[in-house]
Amino acid sequence: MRVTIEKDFRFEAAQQLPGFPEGHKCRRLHGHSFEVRVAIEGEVDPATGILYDHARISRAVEPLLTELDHRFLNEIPGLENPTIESMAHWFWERLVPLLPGLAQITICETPRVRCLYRGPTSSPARS
Ligand SMILES: Nc1nc2c(c(=O)[nH]1)N=C([C@H](O)[C@H](O)COP(=O)(O)OP(=O)(O)OP(=O)(O)O)CN2
Ligand SMILES: [Zn+2]
Repeated sequence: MRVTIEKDFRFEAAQQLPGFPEGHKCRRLHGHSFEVRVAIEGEVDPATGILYDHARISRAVEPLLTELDHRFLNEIPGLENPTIESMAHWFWERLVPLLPGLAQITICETPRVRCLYRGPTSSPARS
């Protein structure tokens, strides 16, 4: 049986978006409560009844959240222009070696806007 497991995480951080026009509100220093949703796709192991323990997702994601939480994102290598698009890519690059079956990263910066990213495929998920 093929399934998708999703797990959600949150962090708070400050940003400025240098790609926006001079005088635009997004160039000013401001912050968001970001939500990160990590999706894993794969086959359920009939012996265990799970794809793999979703605690593994937390173990992979939490060090990244520690790196970003209550930081100025523009100072983080790779996030000099911290749009939700570049943040989704940043998380994908770091998680794809750790999480077999990584299928999608979603970054929400407000309750009504999010970026969904599916990067180059990882190895298949195994429990
Ligand atoms: N494609 C993107 N567009 C925008 C991004 C982004 O990362 N990718 N980011 C921003 C800013 O971070 C901005 O701070 C977002 O907040 P805001 O514009 O207030 O968002 P709202 O959902 O409240 O939308 P409004 O239409 O401005 O009310 C902007 N754009
Ligand atoms: Zn913003």
